[in-house]
Amino acid sequence: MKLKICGITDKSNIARIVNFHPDFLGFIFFSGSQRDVSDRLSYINFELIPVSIKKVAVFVNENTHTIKSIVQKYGFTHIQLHGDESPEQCKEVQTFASVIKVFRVQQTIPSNLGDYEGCCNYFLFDTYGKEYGGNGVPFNHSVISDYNLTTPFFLSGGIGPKDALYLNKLKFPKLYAVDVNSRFESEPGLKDIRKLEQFIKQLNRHELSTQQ
Ligand SMILES: O=C(O)c1ccccc1NCC(=O)[C@H](O)[C@H](O)COP(=O)(O)O
Repeated sequence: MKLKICGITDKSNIARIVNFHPDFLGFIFFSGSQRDVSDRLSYINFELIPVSIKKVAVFVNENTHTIKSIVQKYGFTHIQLHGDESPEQCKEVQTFASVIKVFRVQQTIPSNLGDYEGCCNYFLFDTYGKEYGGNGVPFNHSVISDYNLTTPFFLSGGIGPKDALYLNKLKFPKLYAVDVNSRFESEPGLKDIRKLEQFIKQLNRHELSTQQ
């Protein structure tokens, strides 16, 4: 299972996180988030991040022109669309980056997922909450048993340092990666290295994932 660490904001924190070789690192471009990096970009040294770690830019209801200019300027390979973006916008964005489309789960997985097949590289299931993301609250994963589409997905929402053994046992055929954020923080945007270390030691990251 692959690993995405999301909501990174701090240069020296990044330098330590890359030592764990996560598969994806997520940076938030949304003014409504405590983890927004839009005003800190000159301070973040993206060159510290090896090319083997995919850089994900996370947006909420942003226009495609702005997304494209950020991708090109900072070399993001993946775009996470965390708002109410349409399949049409996913298709536009897919012309210049891989697309991770987020669905915020309430009681069930959304009924319109099929509309997004073919225009997204991945889905990401997060918990519906007060904020668009980073709420730190899990949803009931049993609702994913109903998932019968072909797009691989990231599992997110309130995943914490003690969850690795539980995650290792999940048997969802299209589960591609797990995404962690606020439950590994000492403050918003600052990851606690010890918590990450504990989790990563236990997470089975070498099992074959459904898609490269
Ligand atoms: O983290 C944020 O502040 C955020 C704000 C707005 C949109 C997305 C955001 N985070 C994106 C993520 O992928 C998070 O990792 C995901 O929501 C899970 O967060 P958490 O429940 O804290 O693990």
